[in-house]
Amino acid sequence: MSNILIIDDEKAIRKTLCEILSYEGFKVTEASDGEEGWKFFTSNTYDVVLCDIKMPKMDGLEFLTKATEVNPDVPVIMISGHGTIETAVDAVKKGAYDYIAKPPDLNRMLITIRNAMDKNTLSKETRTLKRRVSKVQEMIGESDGILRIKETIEKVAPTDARVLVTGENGVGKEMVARWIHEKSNRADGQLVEVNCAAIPGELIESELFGHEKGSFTSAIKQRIGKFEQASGGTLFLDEVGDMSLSAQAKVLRALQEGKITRVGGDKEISVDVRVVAATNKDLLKEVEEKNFRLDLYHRLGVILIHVPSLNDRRADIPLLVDKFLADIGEEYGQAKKGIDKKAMDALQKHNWTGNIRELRNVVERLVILSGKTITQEDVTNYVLPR
Ligand SMILES: Nc1ncnc2c1ncn2[C@@H]1O[C@H](COP(=O)(O)OP(=O)(O)OP(=O)(O)O)[C@@H](O)[C@H]1O
Repeated sequence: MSNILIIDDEKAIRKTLCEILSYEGFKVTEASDGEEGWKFFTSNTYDVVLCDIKMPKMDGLEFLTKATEVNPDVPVIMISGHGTIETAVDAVKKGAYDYIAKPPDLNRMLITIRNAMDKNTLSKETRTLKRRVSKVQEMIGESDGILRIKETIEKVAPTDARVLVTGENGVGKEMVARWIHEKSNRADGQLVEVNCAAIPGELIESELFGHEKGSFTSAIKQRIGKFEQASGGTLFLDEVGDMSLSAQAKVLRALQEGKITRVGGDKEISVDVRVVAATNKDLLKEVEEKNFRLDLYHRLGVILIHVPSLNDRRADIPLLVDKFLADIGEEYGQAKKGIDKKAMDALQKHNWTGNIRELRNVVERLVILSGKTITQEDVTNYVLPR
């Protein structure tokens, strides 16, 4: 059900509007002045606001200015009394959706409300689509570590050099791989991702190189592998440290010769692939323990990028928190929640696991559980120390 907030100091007008709109199936909240309206507006979500211009405490224009600042998506329709038509026109210039004159013409009012709601829905949809279209999220961070990574990406992306990205779980290794692809001459091609840890050892070769029909029991159809799929683009080998030794030997050959053979096939197929690999393991230690081939390590790691964990780049924490507050607000269709300085300091000092998803979860938890602004007390109550 759509929510409408009516702000008007004239009780009779509120009553009439409320009756009609409730009859039309809207959920209606009434406020008797701008200040009360503002309280409702900041603590609930509305689809449309109807707001009188001349009111005690906070007038309609002041309400409009504040409302468009914190949540520009909610359409505000001004209700204009005698002598305030000029102000109403002015309000529309300042961002009000439209205005209706008192006494309201009911049909016109309902049409205006429905149009405003459609616009609201449309702008929400456009935003979701835009987010979907922009393939790679912005890489947030201005710490030395992140600036160095951004600089390296700029330099290596246009080359075909292989890159090995290292770092703990969830520090942003995949994001680095995506940006390398996006800024390369291969950006029009595909970025194909393979999570080597998630695929059982006996299937990884078929996954990477494809298979011919009948090459093993479940190979009912011929299937091309990720190397072929990524031809002309980039192959992202995630968790490469978990690949079996036999698959490593084949990947090495593919990298040396630029050719692959499908499982169960004998034809050599040329592939034009740039490989970016990532791991949370210490690959040289894996080499020492004979779990990883040294020659493959050298093939993969022409350029090494280490992504530091959050505790080693605390300068980025406020920027990330700010980004997450904005993202979460948008996701929930609410205004971006504020956070006071002490709370932000506490988050910056917290002992994080390094996984950025943990920070995002914490911010989401704080948005849901805290009051209007996130305080240090909220951080103490809802963020458990490690
Ligand atoms: N610098 C950043 N700015 C904004 N968001 C980030 C940044 N780095 C990582 N993220 C977000 O954090 C999450 C984890 O990032 P990503 O998947 O790239 O990490 P990863 O190291 O590849 O993780 P895993 O080890 O689990 O494969 C993603 O949702 C990503 O969008």
